[in-house]
Amino acid sequence: MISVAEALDQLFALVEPTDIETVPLTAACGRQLAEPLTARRNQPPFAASSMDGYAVIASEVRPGASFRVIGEAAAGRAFSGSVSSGEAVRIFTGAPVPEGADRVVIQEDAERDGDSITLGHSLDEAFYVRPLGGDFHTGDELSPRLLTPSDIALIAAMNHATVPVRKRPVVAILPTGDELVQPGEDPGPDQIVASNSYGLHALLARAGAEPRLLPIAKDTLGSLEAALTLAEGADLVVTIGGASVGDHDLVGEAASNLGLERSFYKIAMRPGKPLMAGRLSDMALVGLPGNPVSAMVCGHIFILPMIACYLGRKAAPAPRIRATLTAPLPENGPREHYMRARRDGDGIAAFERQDSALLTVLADANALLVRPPHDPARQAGETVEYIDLSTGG
Ligand SMILES: Nc1nc2c(c(=O)[nH]1)N[C@H]1C(S)=C(S)[C@@H](COP(=O)(O)OP(=O)(O)OC[C@H]3O[C@@H](n4cnc5c(N)ncnc54)[C@H](O)[C@@H]3O)O[C@H]1N2
Ligand code: MOO
Repeated sequence: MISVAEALDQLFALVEPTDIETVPLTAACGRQLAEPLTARRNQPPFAASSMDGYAVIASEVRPGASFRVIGEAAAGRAFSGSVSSGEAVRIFTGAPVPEGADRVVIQEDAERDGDSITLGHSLDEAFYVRPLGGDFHTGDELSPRLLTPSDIALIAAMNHATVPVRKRPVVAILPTGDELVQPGEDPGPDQIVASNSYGLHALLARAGAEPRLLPIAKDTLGSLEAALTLAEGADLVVTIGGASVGDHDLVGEAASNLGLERSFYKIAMRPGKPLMAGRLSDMALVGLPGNPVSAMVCGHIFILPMIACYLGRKAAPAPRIRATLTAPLPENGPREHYMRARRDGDGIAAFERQDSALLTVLADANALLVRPPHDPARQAGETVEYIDLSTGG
């Protein structure tokens, strides 16, 4: 059995970043920006008023001072003249502050009478001028990242209508097992509902991949080989189940019959021991164990870092964070253990029940507490490492 770190290295070796494509802004959220994007203008492109009021010379502002109003500036309609001593320009939020003026007195602080204003006795001290380029300057860069709604607003303001993004890696998900039916169907007494295929679909979609759920394959070589053929054209095929040593665990054999060049089989990890990987024609193949939690944990530990690589990001394991144990842990065995855990504030505690079939426990967990092989028993108060389950992308 190889270690988790060795397995990850071999998985990364199977990945080539996807091509770059250009998409409109409205289709760019959740996509991986492929190259640094440069601002095409300053924002704001001029010194702008942040309030409705009067633009004046700051050094002339004092309680009771009067000014002559010589014009108006609104958003999209600048005042073309300049402000001299004793003068004011009526100004609205977002308008360019006219030449000569360097402060906006809010209208609540001024009394208007025809063409003149008189300031009140207690004045707001703020200047209410947003400086030119106060948000960003021409040439400022947005670095490659998975784009959020906030990024989209920023890219639009930088004056880009389209965005270069990585193509979503296509991931075929192949659930296998005679016992499985689809959610919503009517399972027989010895059947169960396929679950982790849907969990993985969600995990992959959130991470910027394009998951494609294949029909459930039966535990026969014929059915498995036919289903694997359906995956053709994908960047990655992820099989679920049939990976262990039982008589009906045939995924490895079916993939070998189709020409799988195996990278490894079995890792020193819990859950996830019977993980398998290799290259199948132009695709990478990862065979996940069928236990619902094992498949999902392997999704976080192996598949998400692979997706990041497909998207052109650095090959790196899931980031680990430190927290303080709030409950003791027993000694760990020979496999690296990813315990379902709950982190609250700085503290973390593993759930009592760690069976890899318990989806309720996984749904309650927001962290995987990582135990190195042969880690001794730990007491409350000790520092441990965990992987955050809530981000995943
Ligand atoms: N004698 C041994 N038995 C087992 C070993 C071992 O080393 N020696 N390893 C155990 C470990 S660890 C795991 S993990 C499982 C992995 O088994 P498989 O990958 O072959 O998975 P299956 O047997 O097909 O299924 C296991 C379990 O998961 C359920 N399942 C499968 N697919 C799904 C799905 N898409 N959604 C929900 N549930 C699924 C399946 O019904 C089984 O209950 O092997 C141990 N055995
Ligand atoms: O590896 Mo199995 O995944 O321990 O349940």
